[in-house]
Amino acid sequence: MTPSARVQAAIELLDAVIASARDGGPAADTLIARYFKERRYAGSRDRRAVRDHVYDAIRRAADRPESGRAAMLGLACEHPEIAHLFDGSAHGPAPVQPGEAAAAPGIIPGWIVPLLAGPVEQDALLGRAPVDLRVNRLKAAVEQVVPLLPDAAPIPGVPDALRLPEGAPVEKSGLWQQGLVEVQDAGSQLIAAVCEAKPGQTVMDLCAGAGGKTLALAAAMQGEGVLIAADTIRSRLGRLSPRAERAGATFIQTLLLDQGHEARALESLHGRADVVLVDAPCSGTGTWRRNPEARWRLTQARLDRLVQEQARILDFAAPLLASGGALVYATCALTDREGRDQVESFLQRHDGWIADTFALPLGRAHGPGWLLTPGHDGTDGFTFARLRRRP
Ligand SMILES: C[S@@+](CC[C@H](N)C(=O)[O-])C[C@H]1O[C@@H](n2cnc3c(N)ncnc32)[C@H](O)[C@@H]1O
Repeated sequence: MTPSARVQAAIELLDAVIASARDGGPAADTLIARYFKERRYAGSRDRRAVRDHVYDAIRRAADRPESGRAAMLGLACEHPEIAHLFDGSAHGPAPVQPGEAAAAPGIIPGWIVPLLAGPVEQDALLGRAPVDLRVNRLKAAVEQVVPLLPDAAPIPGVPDALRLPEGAPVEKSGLWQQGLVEVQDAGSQLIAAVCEAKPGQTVMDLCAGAGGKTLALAAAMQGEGVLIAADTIRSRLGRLSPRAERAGATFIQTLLLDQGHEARALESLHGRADVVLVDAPCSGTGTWRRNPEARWRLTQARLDRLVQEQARILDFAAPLLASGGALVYATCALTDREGRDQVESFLQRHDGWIADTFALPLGRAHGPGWLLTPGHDGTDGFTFARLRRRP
């Protein structure tokens, strides 16, 4: 592909990303993979260059641009070498017309800025994310894995975590294929650690998705006890089984919940859990550095719906706890509505519940819970709290 054809390909992909963000379709990574599956003529250098254009244009625009061309023209405003490629050549983009619209630069959509938790360092939200690994204690000890990964550095305070540079191809390594390591942000690892799950306990991961944190809980439980991974989306839970097999965590039970009817399905488990993790659906504000186009998906109405859903999930989670058990609420969001305020309103609705105080190696106290941010902690952004009934 010529350099101009790469820019045109990025424009087409950005059109697809913009439409997908507007209509709730697949993520940019999925769209890019599909695009190149149908265009086998593109070599690996072409694919990398197009992908870089797409992500540079996404990162640069806080708000959803009107078109892929406007997004790329915005990038061209700061990169004359890209502007020159709007040359009308075969397979390349048409020359720029006088007064043509270019996407405005920005990091955070204006309406979200006042909603972010005060301490969040906004400039770091779109930084480059490293690749964090969790050594799977069901299969290996950190000391065994470290000599096999010369580029990996330990992450102080997160005992099973190792950090590799951005883009390290972990999933091609034998260590990953044999289940000795999992890719997991250090912040997610800390949340699983805060659950303090122990062998022999009954632990429920209520919003398990494909089981990232479930697998960390399984390792903490050393494969002993009852670990239930629940979610409302069958395909997500389906992705957990091969991962659990690879990790040697075959004791995990899955539970598919019916959206809106969860409380009834969970009734038989009331009062049984030592730990319930609610890793709630959220705005994903803390993971923008990995999914920068998530900024183009979020709307005020969607945020309102998420806040309501988080409260509803917390309310049907609370009765599951046995006496002395811990309800851990977490989101990868950095808005106070989804974090601090959500926990405070839970404590107001549920008489006799308290939030534990923490002394953790990463992060800061924020309201009744804890805050991790890319700028302060080098992790994805999270808010979490550990709640219990007062003894
Ligand atoms: C942040 S994701 C979970 C990520 C996962 N815990 C991990 O570490 O990989 C939130 C999950 O909540 C699920 N969810 C949404 N509404 C739910 C509900 N009412 N009950 C249970 N799970 C729900 C979503 O399908 C999604 O998989």
